[in-house]
Amino acid sequence: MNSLLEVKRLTKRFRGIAASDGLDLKVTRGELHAIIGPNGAGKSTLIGQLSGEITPDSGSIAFDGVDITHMPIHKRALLGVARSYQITSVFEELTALQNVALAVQARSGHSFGVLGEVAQEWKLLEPASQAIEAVGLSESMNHPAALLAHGARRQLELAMVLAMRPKILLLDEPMAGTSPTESKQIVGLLKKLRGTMTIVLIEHDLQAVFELADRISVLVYGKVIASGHPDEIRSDPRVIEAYIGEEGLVS
Ligand SMILES: Nc1ncnc2c1ncn2[C@@H]1O[C@H](COP(=O)(O)OP(=O)(O)OP(=O)(O)O)[C@@H](O)[C@H]1O
Repeated sequence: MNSLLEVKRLTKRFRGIAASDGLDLKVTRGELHAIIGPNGAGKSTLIGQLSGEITPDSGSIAFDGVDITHMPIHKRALLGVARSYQITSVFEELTALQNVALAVQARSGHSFGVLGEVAQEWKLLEPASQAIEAVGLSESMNHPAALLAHGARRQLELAMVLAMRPKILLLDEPMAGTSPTESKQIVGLLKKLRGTMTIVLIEHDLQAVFELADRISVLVYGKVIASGHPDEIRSDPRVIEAYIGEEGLVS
């Protein structure tokens, strides 16, 4: 198998609690790989270590053959690792389109420069409007970011990471806090994106996970207890056991 991401024996403790406990994970190039697990299993801690926000105590992370275990966030970004809410720099007074144009510019490694002028440039606006369209935000593209509703803001954040053309997209609960209509839009978008880039998805909405994932890894107490095709995961006794008392697996 052609692994784009390979995590070996990753360990991270918080005051004695092992949030990652010798965790092994392989993500194949081009797949949508979902990570599920009960509350507190260590999903966000894993994503944090993949993106570079959290430093592991031990173990290793290789991305595209490069050891990134201790690489800072911005260097990982240049290699093509992007996390959805990494883009916290939404400029409220600029339109959705202008914000995405700035993300396009960031991809090229330049600083933001003079915001107003830069965001008008066609070579930035063209790919920006494509990303806006891909996430279904075209109708609001000329609205200032400050006026966007919560769900539209999540779409904007997604458009901003897409515009950076990552090799791997790390998504931490992209459906959280969105309305049923907005969730559907995000599922639709992820279906479109599936196969065009490698995606690691953490999501509590198991229905969406089982609908979207090529493979699923199940995390319990900081360890991957099962990895496989959704059908294998659904019928795995260790997974069913782990979910007893939770909302139950999707049939
Ligand atoms: N910064 C921190 N300081 C102390 N403990 C932490 C910290 N971050 C995570 N933990 C602990 O590590 C464990 C794993 O947390 P994490 O948030 O990674 O789990 P999760 O699977 O993402 O949970 P949820 O599904 O509830 O979001 C939990 O016991 C949590 O309390």
